Amino acid sequence: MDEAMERSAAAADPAAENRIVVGGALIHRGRVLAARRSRPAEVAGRWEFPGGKAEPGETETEALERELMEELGVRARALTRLPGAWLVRPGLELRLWAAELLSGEPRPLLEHDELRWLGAAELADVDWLDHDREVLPEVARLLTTA
Ligand SMILES: Nc1nc2c([nH]c(=O)n2[C@H]2C[C@H](O)[C@@H](COP(=O)(O)OP(=O)(O)OP(=O)(O)O)O2)c(=O)[nH]1
Repeated sequence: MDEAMERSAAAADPAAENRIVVGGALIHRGRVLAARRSRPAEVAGRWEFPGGKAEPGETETEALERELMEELGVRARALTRLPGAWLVRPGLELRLWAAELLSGEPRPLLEHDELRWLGAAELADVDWLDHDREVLPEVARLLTTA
């Protein structure tokens, strides 16, 4: 589906009440970026795929690419949606995507206090948020087949 169709499909769906938060498994040279949250307290110290809430009218890919620029200072391109969707709290649904780094060196500008590039064999080395942990087998597959 192209982006215009994606936008109008979302607008036409009366069940689309949830706000979407998009996280990106940012892949570069066979490794994926893990980011440690510095806030809020409930998730501080846990590792995630950086991202954030889609603004009204924004597609998931637009939201992800904007958030990766804001949070990490990099240009990235969303590639493919990873399987799964999770209700983080009522009205907020998490979706995860694979993305590729186009330019820039990620820096923890806003919500994170540490970043790490992990290879497929290192994915279990950090304390991921529970939902993110569920997509690690798929991320490992992407890293080893890329
Ligand atoms: N960004 C992101 N959030 C995640 C992931 N996994 C996970 O459970 N969450 C949870 C943590 C937060 O409670 C919730 C909302 O994400 P967020 O904290 O990035 O969104 P936000 O409120 O900062 O959004 P914003 O207003 O700054 O745009 O989703 C993930 O991989 N990435």
